[in-house]
Amino acid sequence: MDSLSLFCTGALLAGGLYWFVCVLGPAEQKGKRATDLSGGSISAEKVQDNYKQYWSFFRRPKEIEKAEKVPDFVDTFYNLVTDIYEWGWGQSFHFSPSIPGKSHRDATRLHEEMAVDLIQAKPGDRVLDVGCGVGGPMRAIAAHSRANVVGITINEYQVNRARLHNKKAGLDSLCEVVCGNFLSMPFPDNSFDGAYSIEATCHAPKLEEVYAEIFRVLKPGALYVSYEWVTTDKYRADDPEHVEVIQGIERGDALPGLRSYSDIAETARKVGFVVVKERDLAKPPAQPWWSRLKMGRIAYWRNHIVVTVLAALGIAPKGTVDVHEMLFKTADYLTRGGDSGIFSPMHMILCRKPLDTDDHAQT
Ligand SMILES: C=C(CC[C@@H](C)[C@H]1CC[C@H]2C3=CC[C@H]4[C@H](C)[C@@H](O)CC[C@]4(C)[C@H]3CC[C@]12C)C(C)C
Ligand SMILES: C[S@@+](CC[C@H](N)C(=O)[O-])C[C@H]1O[C@@H](n2cnc3c(N)ncnc32)[C@H](O)[C@@H]1O
Repeated sequence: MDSLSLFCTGALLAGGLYWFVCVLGPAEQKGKRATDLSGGSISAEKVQDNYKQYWSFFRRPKEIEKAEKVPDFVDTFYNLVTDIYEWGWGQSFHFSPSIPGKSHRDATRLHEEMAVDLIQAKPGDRVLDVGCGVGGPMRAIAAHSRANVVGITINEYQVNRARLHNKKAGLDSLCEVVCGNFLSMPFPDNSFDGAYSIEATCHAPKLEEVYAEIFRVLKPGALYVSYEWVTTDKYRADDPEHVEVIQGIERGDALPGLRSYSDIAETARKVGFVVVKERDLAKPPAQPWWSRLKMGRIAYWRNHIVVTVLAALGIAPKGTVDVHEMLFKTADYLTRGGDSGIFSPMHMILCRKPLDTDDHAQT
């Protein structure tokens, strides 16, 4: 081969590799490149150990019952997955029903805007985002409502990512991000005009604790909406396939135990909320939320190759391959949960903090 053909072949290979990793690799809403994948706040050489530690939590189920350990375990999980989520999904870490003729990005935004419309947030209101991730929903909600949104997440790496994105989007004057535990929030009583949580309270070992905290920080009369992860009325605890799917979802998503749909309103009432509305947004006529996961299968294989090559080259931390494989399997459990109808990630509940003790009209 002469030197010109050698040069052309080399250039083609380098260009192809760049295209495979950097162009095909990033998510629909670019935020992370494959070459920037990290273990969040965990140093690269400790990613694999932390992944093993994450799994050992499930091997010793007794530990899951030790509720005080859950926030640390969730924090580790988000150090491991945040970059992969951003790279392969976008800045909003949740599902939404598919909308024919609309992109995933638009469907995601509409699902987020519905939350803030339900709590009737007005410009200038102070609204709480419970478990805010890297702030995809927060930015959509602030831009849509012009309310001031304060987000809280247990994961420091997400706080930094969210602040960076807020600044880039020119929304940092409306969006604030705090690192903290939603089971004991650093906010005074009666200090928010509204609150929402999108697929986040499922990480609380006891739903009652996080609902009670949200109730405490809301002003009397304020509304709170949540999109909850639940097992539906189709779930049968004596069906081994149902159990396998639900346990698969719990293990791949750092959940201390999925709740039944029937527990949600009961818990909200227990802490003092008036339940205004409750509906599973996954039910027909909504189009499947899991179709995006199903359609992504080819991209996951490509991502797997990209991650394996980057880890072998020492560009991505070694444990990234294991984390990616775990997510790959989780996508399958989630799809099976959606297809069989035994699981929903969007059981919506809208609640109001009563104005006084006589204000207890329930629906
Ligand atoms: C609310 C939670 C997270 C929900 C979703 C945002 C994530 C659940 C499963 C994740 C993914 C699965 C497969 C990954 C794929 C193998 C990879 O190549 C690219 C990223 C994935 C698509 C990833 C993206 C985010 C999820 C869909 C839980 C944690 C409470
Ligand atoms: C699946 S993500 C959803 C993020 C965001 N709502 C979104 O839709 O993009 C769940 C979020 O809940 C946060 N979280 C879980 N447990 C928490 C806790 N005890 N305190 C604060 N945040 C927590 C995680 O850090 C993460 O940001």
